[in-house]
Amino acid sequence: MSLFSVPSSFHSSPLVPLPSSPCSHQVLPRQTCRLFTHTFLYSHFPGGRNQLVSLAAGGEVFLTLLRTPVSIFMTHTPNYCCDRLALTLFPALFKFTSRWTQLQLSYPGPLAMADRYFSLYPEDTSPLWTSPCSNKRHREILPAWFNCSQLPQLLILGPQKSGTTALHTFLSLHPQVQTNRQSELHYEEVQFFSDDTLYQRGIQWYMEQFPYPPSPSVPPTNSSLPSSPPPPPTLLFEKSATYFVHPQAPQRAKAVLPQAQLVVILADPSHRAYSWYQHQRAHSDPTAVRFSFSEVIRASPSSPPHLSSLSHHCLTPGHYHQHISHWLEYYDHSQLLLIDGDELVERPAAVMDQLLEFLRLPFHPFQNILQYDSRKGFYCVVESNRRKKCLGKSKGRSYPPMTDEDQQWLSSYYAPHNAQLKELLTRLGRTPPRWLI
Ligand SMILES: Nc1ncnc2c1ncn2[C@@H]1O[C@H](COP(=O)(O)OS(=O)(=O)O)[C@@H](OP(=O)(O)O)[C@H]1O
Repeated sequence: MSLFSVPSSFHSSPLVPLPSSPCSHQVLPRQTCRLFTHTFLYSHFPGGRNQLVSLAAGGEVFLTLLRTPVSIFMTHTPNYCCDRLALTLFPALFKFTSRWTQLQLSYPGPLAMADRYFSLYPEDTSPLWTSPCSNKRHREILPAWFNCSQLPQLLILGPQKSGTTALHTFLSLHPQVQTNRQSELHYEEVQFFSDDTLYQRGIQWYMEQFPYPPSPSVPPTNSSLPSSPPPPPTLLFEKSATYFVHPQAPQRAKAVLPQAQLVVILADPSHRAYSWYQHQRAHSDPTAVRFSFSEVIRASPSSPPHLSSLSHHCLTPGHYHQHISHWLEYYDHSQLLLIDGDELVERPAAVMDQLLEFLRLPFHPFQNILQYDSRKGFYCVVESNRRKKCLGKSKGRSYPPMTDEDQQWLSSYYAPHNAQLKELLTRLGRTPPRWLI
């Protein structure tokens, strides 16, 4: 698609002066589909009226129309009273086009034009939401309900079965941190950037998943008391373990949350694959129930489709270097924290300290709050009544250990991927997780 983008000078002045008009300014066409509004006086237009008209009569506007399959010109309907630019420009353009080309101009109506557009560009049927929050001018004209502080500043990306629920639970204990509301569909996960149906619901829906207002409420001021310090700002976060591998999630996330901080947990990919298989069995996935782990990991593209698909979903999230590299096409690596999955299991308080430092959040005594529970075999949260609250039955499941043969098979399967991960981590100056050394 080639959207018509007006030359920069085009934004700087309307076409004709309107001294007697009630509007002292005119609004020029928007630049492409982004919100882009300029209000300037006609007298400032470089080159004057002749220059503007020449753009339509054989100039840049005419050439754009000629050379691009779809040109979209946009203008402000509410400002139409003053927008003589469009009213003068387009008749001039159409007149010139009919006189000097054999193009047949017609008006098929908006729906027919939309059908034609999407038949030419089917990939555009999926929108890419862009947050208006990073642009000062856009923020100034946002509707009152659109509160930029209701968007998360941190995403825990996954991958699945790497310990994301533990990290989510522990981080939620920090007084300056809040997470999203529970979802009916995916429990604690929002999955906005990885679920195509949810993504279609738009940014407003995404924001509604987070508490509003996100900061702790300010107590009413009593002038006879010394003023209390303002409440600390709250960091909003969400974890959706499906983000890590989803092909469009990095681009979608970047467009809405360009400043977000990201966390990825690197658990040993063989253990992660085994845990994922056990998870599928526990959820009665018919293929996982029917085929053993050995059969699943050794499936080939010529295996029955449901088996090779399960195998693919089991193994490929462990191609860590590939997924991390994809995220780094959109985000700077300083925005990404990599956590060692083994450390999270064995020394969760140290991992939480590391996370707080990355997020520049004040210290929280995780050392006292997280305690090992021998029955669960994992660290659990110590509640105010001194009882330990462990994660649910589906996290830290008991199942037979992986066989040595499967472990060896997976070690050689992941060896080239792990070597690439090591290279990537070295390039980024990161310490590799223990299982990779
Ligand atoms: N403290 C604590 N308690 C329980 N479980 C813990 C903990 N820390 C890490 N883990 C490991 O987390 C594994 C589940 O990973 P996820 O939470 O990412 O799974 S999910 O993708 O959200 O389903 C889970 O996998 P399984 O052992 O296979 O159940 C655990 O190995």
